[in-house]
Amino acid sequence: MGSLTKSKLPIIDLSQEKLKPGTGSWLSAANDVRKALEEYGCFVALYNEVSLETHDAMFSLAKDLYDLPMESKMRLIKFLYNCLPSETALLLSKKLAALGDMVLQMVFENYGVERYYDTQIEALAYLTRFIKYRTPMNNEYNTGLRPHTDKGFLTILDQNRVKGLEIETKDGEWITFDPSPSAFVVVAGDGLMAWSNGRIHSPFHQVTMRGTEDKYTIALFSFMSGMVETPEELVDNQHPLQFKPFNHYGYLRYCGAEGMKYKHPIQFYCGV
Ligand SMILES: O=C(O)CCC(=O)C(=O)O
Ligand SMILES: [Fe+2]
Repeated sequence: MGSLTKSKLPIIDLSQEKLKPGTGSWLSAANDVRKALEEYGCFVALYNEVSLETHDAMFSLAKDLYDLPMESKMRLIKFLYNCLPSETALLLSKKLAALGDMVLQMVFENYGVERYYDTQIEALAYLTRFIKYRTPMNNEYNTGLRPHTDKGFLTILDQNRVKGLEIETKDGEWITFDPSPSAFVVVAGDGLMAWSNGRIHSPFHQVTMRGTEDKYTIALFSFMSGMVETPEELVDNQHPLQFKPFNHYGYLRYCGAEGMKYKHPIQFYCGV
């Protein structure tokens, strides 16, 4: 496994007021997005649509939820499921989903396959999750997350100020992400990689807990309800089809079972 590096992830400003589809700044950002996803499989999006208040309120909600005693936590979770999550959670999820939609619109347009965008975006399901990583106790090594690729389409990560997320480059180096509010990490999953006929990279990433502060993440995952299919425009003699059309939820089920054995389960599930 490679070493940690001081390299940085690409940073792309997607703050809304400047960006309108068809304008020069949109086209140039779309090009940067596509290049970053092809080269790194991820990038840091600067996105000021999520206010600092919403960001802070969401992390204090996440912390409150995790800090409750187990019995009240279970009751509260039941309450949240029954009554829709708090307004803050809903607002943040909507803003992050809008960011995800915009990134995908840029990708589809940049590959010249925008005619598929509307139907694909309608079939896209988003799921928001709070994640807490404890600081390791004396005899623990790492309470983070082991290296993995995301199995969904696109993931957007919002983090408190605690470092820990590391992303592997194609050369096997691990880049650490230094979180800040209004900087969101956009990560391509296996679904998007397969859709793009292997052009987009689905990077290995992990969470390593080193310091003395707990880390909280709000993750927005997305999945295609139905089939993931490479557009015919992305297949030619130079780029033969790499993945057969597959059912995305079927792939998730496979990854939770037999696919766990493999480093790249997508190859075994639907590789040509
Ligand atoms: O918490 C993080 O920074 C990463 C989370 C992640 O990669 C995942 O849940 O798939
Ligand atoms: Fe992940």
